[in-house]
Amino acid sequence: MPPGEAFAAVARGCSPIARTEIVPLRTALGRVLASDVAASETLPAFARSTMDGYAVRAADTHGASEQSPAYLRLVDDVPTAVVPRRPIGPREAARIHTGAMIPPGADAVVMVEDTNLHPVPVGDAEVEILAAAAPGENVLTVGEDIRAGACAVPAGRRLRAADLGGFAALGITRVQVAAQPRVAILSTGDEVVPASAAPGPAQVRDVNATTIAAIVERAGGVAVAHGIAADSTLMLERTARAALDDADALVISAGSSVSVRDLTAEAIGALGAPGVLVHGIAIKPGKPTVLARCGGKPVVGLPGNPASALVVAWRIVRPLVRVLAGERIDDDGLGDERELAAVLDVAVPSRPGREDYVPCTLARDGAGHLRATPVFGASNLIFTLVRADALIAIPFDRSGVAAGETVRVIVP
Ligand SMILES: Nc1nc2c(c(=O)[nH]1)N[C@H]1C(S)=C(S)[C@@H](COP(=O)(O)OP(=O)(O)OC[C@H]3O[C@@H](n4cnc5c(N)ncnc54)[C@H](O)[C@@H]3O)O[C@H]1N2
Ligand code: MOO
Repeated sequence: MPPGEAFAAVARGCSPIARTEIVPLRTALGRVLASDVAASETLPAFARSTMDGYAVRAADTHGASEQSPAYLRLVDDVPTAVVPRRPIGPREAARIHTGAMIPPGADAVVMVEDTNLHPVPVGDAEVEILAAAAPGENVLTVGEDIRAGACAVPAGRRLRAADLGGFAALGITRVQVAAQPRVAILSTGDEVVPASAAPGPAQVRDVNATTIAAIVERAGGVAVAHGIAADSTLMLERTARAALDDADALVISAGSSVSVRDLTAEAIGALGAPGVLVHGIAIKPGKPTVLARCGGKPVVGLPGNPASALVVAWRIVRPLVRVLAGERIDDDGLGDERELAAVLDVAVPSRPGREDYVPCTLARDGAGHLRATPVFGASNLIFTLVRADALIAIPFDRSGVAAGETVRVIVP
């Protein structure tokens, strides 16, 4: 099954978690907004100048040019943070500063570069206008940014700097966001020992618990470590059940392939209905992946090979965390801000009917184009990915990519 379909099959039946919390803007970056937030005010609240210059009645500048300037009487100076003292009458102008309130009567601002100021011997100075202004020119009108009652930021938005700025502009300093999905992480395998331990002969340190937790946390979830379960269906099932009870999703690594000691699918199947939905997805690396829904919660069995586990965690677990947080994402789980386009240096083979992710390094060439150079290495080796900057994504229907082609690269 293509990874996009496999993801959709699991994601479809998973409801976003209902828990929410109210957080200050300072910690809201990257959180998912729980419900639509309406603008509490109209912005700008007052008409203001976008330029340093002179506030005028546009009609008084009609036809003005360097050859035939218009002459207006300077009657006021409007700094920022001050309400203008007097309106602007016909053939009058007020000096105004960027961000200052437009005086009543004025409907345009002529920028200072298009004017000359002439002090006159008696009375007010005279402003020489060298360019005609259209009504509204260099003026921000009331409500041009947002109107009170309009949706300021929609539910399901992963909050970015701009969204937080919008809240600040409205004086909204606390927002209601989805609680961070809790994702339990469980490693399996008699040969796997904690990263802090010294492996015995024929043993390896647990790499996957760390990489999966990092993917979960980058996606906005909380990784809940459950250690390493031994290779026994009973033990695995018991540990997995306890882990899932205490979380919104469960990710198990290893034991997902076809050997007699690959117990993950069986253990997952016992955790609740409907159980295993997909066993094996058309992705390289990472084919022996198990996807399940148990009692409404997603459960993923990742391949044990560290590079494979990391790639599938990025491809499947990351968008699942986003769905659980209520973020609106594409049905196939793709569509990520950390995707780039790069020109491939050398041809990369691939089998059609499989989504391939090939580690690569990235560099800019003399013309400033991003170039991807594949790093070939086995998927059981974590340093294959440590040495890479990104993964070249070869789409499902392609049989390889030629040198010089533009490819999509992802940064997991
Ligand atoms: N006859 C076949 N054998 C295998 C196939 C196949 O289709 N037919 N698929 C291969 C592929 S591809 C992969 S990927 C692996 C997936 O196997 P499992 O998910 O069952 O994982 P294990 O066999 O338990 O482990 C694989 C490898 O990874 C090491 N490992 C496991 N957990 C961790 C961990 N937490 N941290 C670091 N390394 C870990 C484990 O020691 C093994 O070396 O199956 C192939 N075989
Ligand atoms: O699918 Mo395995 O994950 O290719 O190494």
